[in-house]
Amino acid sequence: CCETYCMKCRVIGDSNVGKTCLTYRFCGGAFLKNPEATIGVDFRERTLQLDGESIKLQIWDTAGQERFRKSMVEHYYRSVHAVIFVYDMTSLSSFESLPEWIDECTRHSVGPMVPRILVGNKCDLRDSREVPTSVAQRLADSYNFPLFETSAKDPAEKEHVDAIFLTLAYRLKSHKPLRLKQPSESSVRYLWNQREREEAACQC
Ligand SMILES: Nc1nc2c(ncn2[C@@H]2O[C@H](COP(=O)(O)OP(=O)(O)OP(=O)(O)O)[C@@H](O)[C@H]2O)c(=O)[nH]1
Repeated sequence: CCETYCMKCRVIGDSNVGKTCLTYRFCGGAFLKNPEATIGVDFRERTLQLDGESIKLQIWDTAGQERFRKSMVEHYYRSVHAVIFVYDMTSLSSFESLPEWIDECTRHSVGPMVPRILVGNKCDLRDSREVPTSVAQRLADSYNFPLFETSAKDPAEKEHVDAIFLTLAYRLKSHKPLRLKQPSESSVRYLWNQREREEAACQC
């Protein structure tokens, strides 16, 4: 049958922006009213079928709190295939932190070929919005990242939440190094790092 690719996506952003809730939603869960703060890293996964190929997205939800961030930073970025930067659109400070998160990602050798997406969460709290779409779009454009605004809470937004991860999966899939012509030994192929992906590209 088709080959299964396993891709690691990191979800990054300030504490309380809704990283855990978004991840949980995408992986089939209901909205979490009182999730515990993530300690270090937590992961969930969901397998998508795209054009006859099986893509297992392993979503690594990383703690936003500073005290966990310092000790875990090396692990956060190791072998990452895609990054989702999340801010809370009702919190200007979470939006203003984004350049720092993005710089940190770059400092840890996450190369330009790794797809990134910007997500404004909590759009259900319309009256409390502090980050206008136009401002977020300007930042997204300056980095050349797609921007999504959504809500992990509003059930009507579930499709938008899915769309974030689907966009990443398509970007990863269409990424040349992932189009392996050689069948891999195992039915699940982990493409762990940039070097491995570059080597894989050479086989194409
Ligand atoms: N109204 C609303 N609340 C949300 C939404 N997403 C998350 N929340 C709430 O925001 C709070 C923080 O959510 P988490 O998902 O734990 O945030 P986090 O970014 O994972 O936080 P850390 O684990 O500390 O990094 C919780 O009380 C959630 O119920 C949303 O879309 N709308």
